[in-house]
Amino acid sequence: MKIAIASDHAAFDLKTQLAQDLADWGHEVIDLGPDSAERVDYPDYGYRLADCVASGRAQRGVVLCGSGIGISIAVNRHPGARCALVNDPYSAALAREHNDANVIAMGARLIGPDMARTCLQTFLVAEFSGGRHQQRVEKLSNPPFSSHSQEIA
Ligand SMILES: O=C(CO)[C@H](O)[C@H](O)[C@H](O)COP(=O)(O)O
Repeated sequence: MKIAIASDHAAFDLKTQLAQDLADWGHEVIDLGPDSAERVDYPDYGYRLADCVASGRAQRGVVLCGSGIGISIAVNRHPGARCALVNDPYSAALAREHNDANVIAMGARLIGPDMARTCLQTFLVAEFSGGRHQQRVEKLSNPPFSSHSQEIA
């Protein structure tokens, strides 16, 4: 599978480790940065990854920051991305089975590398269940707001 990965400075080390894990598991990895642990702004990397996945250049995405919160919000600003912030394997499975998430977010300051690896493995093997979840996921693609009313004051 083609998998894109991006982070901010707080998760640079975890990104490096998970990118290596993905390659070891036989995936093609698109590392969208950053290239060092120098301080950066997570929206820049979240937007970059969302565009990569939504355009089809990658089939799945992995985003990481200190908590996972900021970069997951950034990814979900893209209408073609469904990003789930998960820090445990059960949530990682549900993100695929119920939500058909195409991007997983994790917090490098909240979980260790072993748990992050387990969550990622679970996310990649789990499949969307469809059925009753299908129309819910479709509704996520069609929110009943105009783009104007989505602006946060
Ligand atoms: O977005 C976050 C919080 O929701 C992430 O944890 C960031 O990595 C964090 O805000 C970065 O903080 P820092 O003090 O600039 O390292």
